[in-house]
Amino acid sequence: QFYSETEAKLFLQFYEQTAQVVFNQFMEASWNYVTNITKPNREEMLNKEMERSQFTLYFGTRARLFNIHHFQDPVVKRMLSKLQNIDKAALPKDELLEYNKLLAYMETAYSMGQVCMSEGPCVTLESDLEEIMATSRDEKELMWAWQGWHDAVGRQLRPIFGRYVYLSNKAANLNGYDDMGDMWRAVYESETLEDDLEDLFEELKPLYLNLHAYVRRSLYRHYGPDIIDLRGPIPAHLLGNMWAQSWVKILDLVLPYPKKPPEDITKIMKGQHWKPDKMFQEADTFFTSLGLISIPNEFWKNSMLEKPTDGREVECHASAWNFYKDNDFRIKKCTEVTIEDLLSIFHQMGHIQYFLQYQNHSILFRAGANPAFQEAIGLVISLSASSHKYLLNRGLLSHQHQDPEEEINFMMGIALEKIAFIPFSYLVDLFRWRVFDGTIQKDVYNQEWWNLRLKYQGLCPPIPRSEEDFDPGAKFHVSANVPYIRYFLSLLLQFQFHEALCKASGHSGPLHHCNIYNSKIAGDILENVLKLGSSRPWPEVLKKLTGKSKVSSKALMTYFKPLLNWLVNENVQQGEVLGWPDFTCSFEGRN
Ligand SMILES: O=C(CCC(O)(O)[C@H](Cc1ccccc1)NC(=O)c1ccccc1)N[C@@H](Cc1ccccc1)C(=O)O
Ligand SMILES: [Zn+2]
Repeated sequence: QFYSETEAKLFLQFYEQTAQVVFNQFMEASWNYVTNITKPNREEMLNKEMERSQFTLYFGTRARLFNIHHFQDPVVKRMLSKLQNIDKAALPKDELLEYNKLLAYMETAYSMGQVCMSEGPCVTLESDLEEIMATSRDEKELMWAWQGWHDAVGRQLRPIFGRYVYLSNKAANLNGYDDMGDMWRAVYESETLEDDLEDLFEELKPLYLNLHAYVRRSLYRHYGPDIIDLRGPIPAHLLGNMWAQSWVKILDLVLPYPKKPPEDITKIMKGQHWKPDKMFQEADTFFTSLGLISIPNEFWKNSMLEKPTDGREVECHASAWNFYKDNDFRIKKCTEVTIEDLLSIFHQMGHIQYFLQYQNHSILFRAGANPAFQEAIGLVISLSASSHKYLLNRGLLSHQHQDPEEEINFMMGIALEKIAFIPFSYLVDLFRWRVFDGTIQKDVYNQEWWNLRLKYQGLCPPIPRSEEDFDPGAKFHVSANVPYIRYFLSLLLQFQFHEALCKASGHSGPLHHCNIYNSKIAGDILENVLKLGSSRPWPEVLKKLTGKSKVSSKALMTYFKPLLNWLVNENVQQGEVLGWPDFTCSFEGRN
């Protein structure tokens, strides 16, 4: 029987009231688990997950009874269509329980992952192994850390990932999607998403290839011809990061003008006795300087801002939490006092600011305009926070480094974070979409992963890999079933937002000099976007902010134009080959 629009509105009100309670209980149980990984907490989390799924199933099946095509009110239509996707709750109960146990197992395998020395202590990812990957310049030590982590975690996921794919796809089918990749992509409400992404990647490729060639030359100078082939891919363990997704930690090896090294801000922070609390205060101050909402007191009481020292096992990968209950918003992060962590805190606080801004919306609209918007907010602020103007003003630099050579050094630092990230943030879901749609079968997961790592990032594994390994599983988001394309899109959006907010706040001069700190105009524009949550289609929200409704690489290219000119000139002078025509991964030079 057809239900009227009026009945739909009553139905949605009933959903509102009950959803807050169910969601809150689920979030509490999840939080208790990831901040204290024990068997009882895991059981409780699984129970609350089942309850939430029953709730979603109840409302989702009823929402499907409404024929929304006849409805007038666009808000009611949008709410009901969101309710109709019930994700994994569509699975039969026994398979849902199996799926939830699989997900918990994969995420916990990652969070508890560690590498043990032949005799003596074991080391964890955050922050022992990440510290080695960032600071060691000894190729053998880097290989030990890289292989240790990838073997320890990836190999645990290998035997069950196929089952995870099967159940994911079954859930997607039960929601009317071809496969889980199809369901993940649907959130962007665009038929041309995949083509648009490929076009954007092609536009950015020259920038990446020039950075790749330049960095390869620097690594060649340090590690020599046995390890680096100037016409080939770069071994993945030499780039300062476990996944080679950010190369900022090898800035010292690649600095364009080594006679003008940038100040070590981590050293300055430690010298000024910065503590994690102060780092979070710093980020909060930035948001309030824009006229945005300050984090509530509950945040300080309820968050986990440092890795516990009481022996508790925790999931260290940072995340922001909405408890759907009176101002209860938290961040879980194993904070270290470093400039990287300060910028990462801006990222997490961007999530919190979105929660704060849309908290009075219907629960169905308490999300980013799309997942990339959620990721981009904090990044936009951290672009300003990385500027010399801001750092000088906050006492984190002793003087403005503005001569042309220092400028290039500065932009290189930003490029090692942002440009290096382009291909990685693109390929992670390229891989998973193909796993979900069956293009990549489970007997070739690992070699297909490395085919993509070669094709898009120009990387090789440091040692030969086999199908006993499952290297994509060594990345948090793959083990935690978190989509990744949001980060590729947020990379572009952050520069579009930055350019628009800088313009609105009256900034003139190069985009990389802009710092929107204290700009109420910029804050006002941001507030109007964040308050909308996911209540309006994201192209409309993007147009409100930037005047354009499409994701574009233009602003990013503008920001890095001076550096690209320098890189092209440098690479031409060195006679670099762009790309990796010697495409085989050579492992000789290894005894
Ligand atoms: O994973 C993160 C940061 C964690 C997060 O804030 O994106 C977190 C990921 C997560 C963790 C557990 C469950 C789901 C997602 N996302 C959030 O905390 C979050 C996301 C959306 C809404 C609310 C909170 N960054 C990515 C990409 C990145 C971002 C920025 C700079 C560098 C790298 C990475 O490290 O590879
Ligand atoms: Zn995030």
